[in-house]
Amino acid sequence: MSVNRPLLVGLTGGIGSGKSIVAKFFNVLGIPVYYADDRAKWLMSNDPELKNNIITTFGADSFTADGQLNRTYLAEKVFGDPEATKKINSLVHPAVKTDFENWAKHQNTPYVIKEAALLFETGSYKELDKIINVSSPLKLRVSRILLRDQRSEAQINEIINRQLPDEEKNKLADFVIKNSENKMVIPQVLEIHQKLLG
Ligand SMILES: CC(C)(COP(=O)(O)OP(=O)(O)OC[C@H]1O[C@@H](n2cnc3c(N)ncnc32)[C@H](O)[C@@H]1O)[C@@H](O)C(=O)NCCC(=O)NCCS
Ligand SMILES: Nc1ncnc2c1ncn2[C@@H]1O[C@H](COP(=O)(O)OP(=O)(O)OP(=O)(O)O)[C@@H](O)[C@H]1O
Repeated sequence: MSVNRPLLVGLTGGIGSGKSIVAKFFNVLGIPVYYADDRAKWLMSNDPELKNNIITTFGADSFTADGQLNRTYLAEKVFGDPEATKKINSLVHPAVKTDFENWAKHQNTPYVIKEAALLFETGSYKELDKIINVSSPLKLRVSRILLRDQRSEAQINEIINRQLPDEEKNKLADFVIKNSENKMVIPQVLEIHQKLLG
């Protein structure tokens, strides 16, 4: 890539940490954000090779009759079984990697954000210049997801067990944003934004 390419900044955090909200704050500051989790779902339905691989591995029920990703079916298959999680990751992440690279080439800001639930787990942090981890207490994350999703506490815990623990992510990250009840997020975003521009 050319020397003028934007700095590639990963923004991650465990389920319910608040990384999507934090990503929106960066976006409000004019920073382009690639939402990897949303894009992964789009690619799973629209990239024919990926779609075929998902059907071969997880069965025809992975898609509904009208071609939509059967999220409930796949969530059940994938999150309860570490091997199945590894399998879906190995199918989806190469497609997301290429898609992100193509997207990033077309941006012309000093830096861009890749928001993704998995960066350390998939190794994709190695292709990024800086990593921000959004960190929140586990209990608060579970309570946020119970309000946001139609998922039981047991299902949420399964997902948590498929992800690297928050403490490990904090150690590996260049910046940590604390999104707990007693800490303001916007000043933390502004401070990191200034550093990344500098
Ligand atoms: C299994 C799927 C269809 C379930 O969809 P659903 O809408 O029910 O859940 P959603 O995508 O919102 O995920 C819920 C939470 O689980 C976590 N999560 C998602 N995928 C994974 C994964 N492969 N490993 C660990 N955690 C994951 C995220 O924190 C996410 O917020 C979906 O999660 C999926 O396609 N996952 C595989 C693609 C992927 O790895 N995406 C995330 C990284 S790019
Ligand atoms: N500081 C906060 N105050 C109030 N609500 C919050 C705060 N941070 C996050 N939330 C809420 O908690 C829920 C989880 O946040 P968000 O969707 O940003 O998490 P996420 O890290 O992207 O999770 P996932 O990996 O599951 O997609 C959302 O409903 C969001 O509105």
